[in-house]
Amino acid sequence: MSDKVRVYEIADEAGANSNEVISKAKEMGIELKSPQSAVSLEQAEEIVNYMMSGANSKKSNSSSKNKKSVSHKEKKQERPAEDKEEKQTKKKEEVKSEEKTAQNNEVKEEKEDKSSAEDTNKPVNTQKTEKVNSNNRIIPKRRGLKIVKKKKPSNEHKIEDEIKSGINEDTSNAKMKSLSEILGGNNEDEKVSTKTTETTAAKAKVKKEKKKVPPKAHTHGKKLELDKEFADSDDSLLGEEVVLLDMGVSDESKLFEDQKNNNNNNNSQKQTRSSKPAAFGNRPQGLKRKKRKKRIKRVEEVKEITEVTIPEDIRVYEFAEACGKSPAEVITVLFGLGMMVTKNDFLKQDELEILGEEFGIEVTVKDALEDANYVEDYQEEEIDESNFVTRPPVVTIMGHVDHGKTSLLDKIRSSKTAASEAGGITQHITAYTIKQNNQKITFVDTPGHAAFSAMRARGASVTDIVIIVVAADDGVKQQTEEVISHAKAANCPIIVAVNKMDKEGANMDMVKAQMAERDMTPVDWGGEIEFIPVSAKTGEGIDDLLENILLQSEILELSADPEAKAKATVVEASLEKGRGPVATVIVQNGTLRVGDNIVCDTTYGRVKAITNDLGKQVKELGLSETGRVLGLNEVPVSGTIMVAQDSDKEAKDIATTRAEHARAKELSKSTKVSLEEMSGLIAEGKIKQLPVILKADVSGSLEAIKTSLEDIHNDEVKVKVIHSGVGGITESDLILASASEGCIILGFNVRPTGAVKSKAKADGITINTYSIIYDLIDDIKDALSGMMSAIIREENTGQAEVRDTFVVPKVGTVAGCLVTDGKVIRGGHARIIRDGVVTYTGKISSLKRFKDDVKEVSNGYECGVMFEKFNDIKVGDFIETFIQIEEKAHIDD
Ligand SMILES: Nc1nc2c(ncn2[C@@H]2O[C@H](COP(=O)(O)OP(=O)(O)OP(=O)(O)O)[C@@H](O)[C@H]2O)c(=O)[nH]1
Repeated sequence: MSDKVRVYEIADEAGANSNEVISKAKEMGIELKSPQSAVSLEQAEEIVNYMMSGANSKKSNSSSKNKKSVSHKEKKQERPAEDKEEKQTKKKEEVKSEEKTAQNNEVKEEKEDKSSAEDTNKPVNTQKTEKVNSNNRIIPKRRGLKIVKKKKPSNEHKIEDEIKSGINEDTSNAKMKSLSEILGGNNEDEKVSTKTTETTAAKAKVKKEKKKVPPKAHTHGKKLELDKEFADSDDSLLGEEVVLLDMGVSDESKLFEDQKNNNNNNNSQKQTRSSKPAAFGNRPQGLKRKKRKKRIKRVEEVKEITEVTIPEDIRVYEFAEACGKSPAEVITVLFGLGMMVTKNDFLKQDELEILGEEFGIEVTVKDALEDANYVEDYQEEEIDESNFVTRPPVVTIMGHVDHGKTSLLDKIRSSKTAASEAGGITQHITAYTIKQNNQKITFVDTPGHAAFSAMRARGASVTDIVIIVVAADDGVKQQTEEVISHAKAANCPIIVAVNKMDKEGANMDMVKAQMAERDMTPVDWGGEIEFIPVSAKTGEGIDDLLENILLQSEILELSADPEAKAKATVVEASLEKGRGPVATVIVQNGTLRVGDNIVCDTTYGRVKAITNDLGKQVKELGLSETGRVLGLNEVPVSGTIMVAQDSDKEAKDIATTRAEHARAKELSKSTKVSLEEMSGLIAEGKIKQLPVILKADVSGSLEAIKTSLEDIHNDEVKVKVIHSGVGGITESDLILASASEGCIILGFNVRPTGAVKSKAKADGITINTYSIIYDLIDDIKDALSGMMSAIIREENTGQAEVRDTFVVPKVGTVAGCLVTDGKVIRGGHARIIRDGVVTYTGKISSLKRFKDDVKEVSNGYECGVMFEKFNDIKVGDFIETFIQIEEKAHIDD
């Protein structure tokens, strides 16, 4: 027996201390001196058994050999004979050991109680059954493998010898018996101990096996059948099954990845090493991936951007992003050029150009409406001059208020419309067509010259000829001058209709002269402008006017293609109850028919019905004709162009795109405006605003009023239209008004209903309604004027010359004066003028005539004057007294 087990190891195995082991061993007849003392493996086993079960294996063994239940004494007598037989099959060492144990047991027997003796009498057939104690209980956890851990190669041979020598009756399984089995312990113990033992040769074996059998992903605690491998192996020490450690799914997969990445897979040691970090987390691999990603990103960053296509409205940070720069870089470049921007600011065209040059990037500004420029597309496609025919002129009448525009339009219409057709003549109509000498003329009534220009600003140059009405008795007025500018800007031929010629005070020459002063020289005075004397009252000169219009039209050679798809201009639009959005249009090219798919900027639809200027339903509108069109989905803005499309989808797509763009623009504008306003407020000190909500019956009037209102401003006050719309005044308008302080609601040709009126009263919201634009404008001007600071005016009262000065001790200098102009007063302000220069302005503290205090001294009288806190008065100075008068400021001042 070369393999020795030390006492402390036995103690460890038995879960006791070394002293207990020594004493138990002593009981068994084995003399042990210290924890370092060693015994044979078998003895160690017996001691452990004895300690744990109280049974002496020596006795059990002997009883098993007898294979019958006999008394101890009998057993003792029979033993020598049995020993002889057994010697042939057992090793010498074991026999010796058994004999020793038997002797020990005999000594012990006398001390042991009866029950103990009975227990040992139970038959035990195999060595395996030694694991069962006298009470048939499974021996609690045994850690036999700990001893195996200490196994030396010689021990293995010893075991093999044991197996070969046939100690185990089950010879077929002999090779597969584990060391534990041989030493004692059940299968359960083996499994448990196999799991918990990690540093033995057996573990190395397991790892070796791991490599041989490629593990599959997601196998937890997989059992590997090792019988086959171990059957032929000399190292079959682990029993029948080995339970792999459950390393978790991720760990396993990590292990496999590592294995894949490991070029030297055949090296089991390396594999074991590599499995460790993988088993303890994903970090190494995760980092690797991150690094790789970063590298790719860097490559992208390095990629130089040489050209960008950007939308029209782009903020600093958006531009920076598009160019692969940081907002700070963009801001720095602009700052270097004296342009202060923040990252949220929109970049202007010139700023974009500068930045493009600076960064060496070609900047292309993309037109967001590229695919929805339906007007441009129409012009490119639909113009076919071969189909051109002469078209009627479109005439706009403008002039100063009350000079007779409406009267003239009405007169022309009534006189040139057949009585039978005049059914709808009384209704307000924005545009109509008349016939003069069988030639058509279309007249447009714009709500004012502002609206005319607003329409033009939107690209609607619907007017061919402008007629400026000037009342012969009133001459050129402020608005006449404005009209002249607008008409000239429109670059269309102008005809001056000198109206009210029937009136007594009518003076044609005066009008001509005033107009000539404004670069509107009459033809008969050598200029180019035709002056036609007319009377809207009597109808005088109307024919002459119409003839002139036709003449001008001829010169203009107006022509268009009646066969083309329709293109028309909206001159007015409104929402009508039961009819929906209604647009008054003038056809500029082609023919507009019922059923046409139409697009009108952000609105679209299908023409449901057309009513002409006489209120009659018609199927179509020809060149320069005017009518009211039903079928749009929303109320269009006046001045927008309506174009017929091939399909409803096309119309819808264009309108939707344009609506989205308009919304986006509005949003960007609102940010922009608020920023500008902010800086404006800072620059201007504190500007006062009059917030208004504007509602009108038709879009034409709405636009005109809005433009006019926004024009009223000065450095101190301005109007802010927070909302405008076509339609009546509603409760939502009140909500909006109450949300902004001091807001008033303005209605033009619309009135609030009773409920809205009373709610407005309750909420303290002012609603002003008008039917004349100028009244509205004047009211707003007054309101704004009220918001303006009062004007302080100085009014001189008189002047006195200083003739002498007297110094009164402790009082000051008294100036002896002679009043030379007006009255010198006390209590007001006074200034001292020396050599024509104001040297002091202050207050007079005392004004005396001789010794009496007086309030004022008139021209020609002498007086004594003293100033508050000023004594440096000299002979020859002039004293001027004045009062300050506060005057209400007016916006027009
Ligand atoms: N005697 C005379 N009166 C006229 C003539 N034309 C217009 N009037 C009167 O002048 C006043 C104003 O006429 P309107 O046609 O309303 O003038 P307007 O330029 O259209 O005025 P607004 O629409 O407010 O800009 C009315 O009382 C008309 O009766 C005319 O030729 N002769």
